[in-house]
Amino acid sequence: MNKKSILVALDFDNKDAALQLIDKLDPNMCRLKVGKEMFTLFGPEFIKEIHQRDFEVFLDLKFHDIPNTVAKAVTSAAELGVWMTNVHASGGLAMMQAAKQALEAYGDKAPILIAVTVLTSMSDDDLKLIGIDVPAFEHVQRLAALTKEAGLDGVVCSAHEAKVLKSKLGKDFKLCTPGIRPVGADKGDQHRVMTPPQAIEAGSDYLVIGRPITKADDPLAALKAIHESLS
Ligand SMILES: O=C(O)c1cc(=O)[nH]c(=O)n1[C@@H]1O[C@H](COP(=O)(O)O)[C@@H](O)[C@H]1O
Repeated sequence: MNKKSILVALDFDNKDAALQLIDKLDPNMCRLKVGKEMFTLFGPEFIKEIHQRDFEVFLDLKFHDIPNTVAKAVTSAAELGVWMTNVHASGGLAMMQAAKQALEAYGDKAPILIAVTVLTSMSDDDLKLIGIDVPAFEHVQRLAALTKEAGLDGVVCSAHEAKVLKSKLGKDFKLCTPGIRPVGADKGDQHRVMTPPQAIEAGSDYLVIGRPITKADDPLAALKAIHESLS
């Protein structure tokens, strides 16, 4: 497994605290995920500061809007030079196709484009409450197949779905899995979790890991321990 397949989720409300953490990490051992909280607070400037430190960025803004708006949003992400970005698969086929098409102009400089299937914080009961009467496991497969049909590079899913998605959608279809918890780590608000070795064994390509690294007393040691558990 490529060491940079670990994507450290930066969920901070304070830029200095985030930069202090980043300066403890190694760009050869991980990539960084910037989500809605930090991007809303600190904007594109923050992405540039991360790039100056040689880290690649997964811009996790989970776009979900009409096709034209999402196409413009992923274009803006490409202009920022991020390594990967994402949309919600439930935004539909036309929306995902528009996003993919908008990135064609960037050739091999285009960010990897993936789609969120069912959030790892959602249980089957949560899905029922929004009118989806099939289990998460089934709904994820439906949305992942739609994502592939739209020509995207992969999906965000829980590692519990990785095995079936790899076998149905092929090895080149990337699986990015949050909800990763090393043995003994607190689950927090995540429902569908797996350990790093279990997730890789199941077929995950990228592991999104936040609090088990960012809240550790020694984040680099926590990152290294995860790498060791995978070697
Ligand atoms: O797209 C994501 O990254 C994502 C999708 C999902 O289904 N579940 C999920 O937890 N995430 C993100 O993954 C990160 C997980 O962080 P921790 O729970 O602290 O490891 C957070 O930044 C979430 O926003």
